[in-house]
Amino acid sequence: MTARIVPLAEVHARPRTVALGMFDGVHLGHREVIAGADTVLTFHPHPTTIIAPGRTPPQLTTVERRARLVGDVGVLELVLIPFDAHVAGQAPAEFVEEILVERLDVRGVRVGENFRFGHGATGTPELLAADGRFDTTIVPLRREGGETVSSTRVRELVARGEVAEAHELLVEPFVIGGTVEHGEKRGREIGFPTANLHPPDGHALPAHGVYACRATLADGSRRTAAVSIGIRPQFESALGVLVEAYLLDYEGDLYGQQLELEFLHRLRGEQRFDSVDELIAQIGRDVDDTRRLAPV
Ligand SMILES: Cc1cc2nc3c(=O)[nH]c(=O)nc-3n(C[C@H](O)[C@H](O)[C@H](O)COP(=O)(O)O)c2cc1C
Ligand SMILES: Nc1ncnc2c1ncn2[C@@H]1O[C@H](COP(=O)(O)OP(=O)(O)O)[C@@H](O)[C@H]1O
Repeated sequence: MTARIVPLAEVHARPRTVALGMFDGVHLGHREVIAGADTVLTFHPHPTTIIAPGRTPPQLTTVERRARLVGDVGVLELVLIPFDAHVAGQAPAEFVEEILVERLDVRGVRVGENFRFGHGATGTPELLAADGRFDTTIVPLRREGGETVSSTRVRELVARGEVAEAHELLVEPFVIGGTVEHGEKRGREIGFPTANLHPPDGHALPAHGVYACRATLADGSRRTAAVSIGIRPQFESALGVLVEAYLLDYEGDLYGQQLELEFLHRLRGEQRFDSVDELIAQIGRDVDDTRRLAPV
């Protein structure tokens, strides 16, 4: 069940166990921090939008997806702290007093060992642990395949198109959701109509190429989908980078609908063929591969 998204200003104080962090992706390591907490407290928008504008890393998960993922592991509320000038300038002790103790009435706090907070990121897990008003659990960084699991590592996998490897660290597949927009109406002419998705601004995208995915439609139904991400070198297009999904065994109108894509396997890079017929033949093979790799 999805966790309730609550802005800090609307939260009610009650005895809580709170996990603190950004938790972008809700990966294996995050899940160890979150386990046993009833509340996740996170900063939104991302702190770098204030501290280092233009340097916000591409996001693996929207707030809505994070709420769903943390809800699935038992969290009831996802509390959002607007990371504004006030919070950015707050000393660690003030953050603890005002937000953790007064607003939230925390009894338990769970953080990863590299968590930092407060002005200049000077607040540490040890500082939390020294506070006798609540119990602090400091969770060691999870390692997998000899390396620390981190959002950065998952972003790198996604950026290289290694979505199956990202899936392993994320536990759930990497997902892009968005509204279906109008394209150039060429898809239906070549026999493969594609729903063109507009991903949220700042969201991570897999490397250009073709992927076997599972799609969830607005009504909750699921379809296998062959998805192309890129600039479509076969055709001159002014549309920039597109995320396009051909839904197998589907006919209907998706314009304006919300569509969610789970990326399961990378099939190939995007190509320019000698003829459109060759592109069509290749898309046919992509669709066969997709049916095998992403059954619903
Ligand atoms: C599975 C799949 C693979 C694709 N591979 C390529 C490709 O390698 N090169 C390319 O230029 N376009 C590729 N496309 C994009 C098509 O060219 C595009 O869907 C078509 O131009 C329709 O565009 P429209 O939705 O704007 O009408 C692929 C599309 C799909 C669904
Ligand atoms: N199997 C399908 N997969 C994807 N879209 C489909 C499918 N069947 C019908 N559609 C509809 O057709 C549209 C895509 O057709 P297309 O000719 O590629 O137009 P556009 O260029 O506007 O994307 C989708 O947005 C959707 O409304």
